[in-house]
Amino acid sequence: MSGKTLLQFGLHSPIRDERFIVTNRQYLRELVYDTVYLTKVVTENVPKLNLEQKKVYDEILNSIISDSGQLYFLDAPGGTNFLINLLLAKIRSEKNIAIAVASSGIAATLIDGGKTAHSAFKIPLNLGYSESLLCNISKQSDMAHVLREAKIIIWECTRHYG
Ligand SMILES: Nc1ncnc2c1ncn2[C@@H]1O[C@H](COP(=O)(O)OP(=O)(O)OP(=O)(O)O)[C@@H](O)[C@H]1O
Repeated sequence: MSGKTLLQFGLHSPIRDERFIVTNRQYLRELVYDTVYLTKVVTENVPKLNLEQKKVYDEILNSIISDSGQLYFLDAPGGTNFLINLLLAKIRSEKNIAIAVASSGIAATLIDGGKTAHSAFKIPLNLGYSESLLCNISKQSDMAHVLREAKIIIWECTRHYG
């Protein structure tokens, strides 16, 4: 009104957080999954988990529910990616953010919705020469918001044989 702000009339300004909810494309991209399909994937595949996989699956989901901020290192041949993809499906089926990254592009194709860690976290490419080894993500950026909202970050480190 008259080019003046609400505050100048002694009124409170509305609190708008739509910048992140509506225009944060990185945030929206992480929530674009078909939850009906993912729920079906979870329902069909959880019963297939073997005892060890189920133990890890439950442990990680419980740590997410209790918000205990745990770090897990999974190293078992034959079944890790199956388990990881099921965890991703479970979290995304509940409209939560699960970030999946890998050290290489090839490894990123093994996990659903996977990206390279360099691209997701804006890790400097010239690590050997760079004076600052910090990721290029500012606190106020869209990606920082996505990271804060994420329930889990999975980093696939494929082993190289030979
Ligand atoms: N509980 C399960 N029920 C049905 N199929 C499974 C189960 N666990 C693993 N698989 C299948 O076994 C194969 C190997 O599993 P996966 O790719 O997860 O192994 P990995 O440990 O990630 O890989 P690698 O064998 O290279 O270490 C895949 O085809 C996967 O679908």
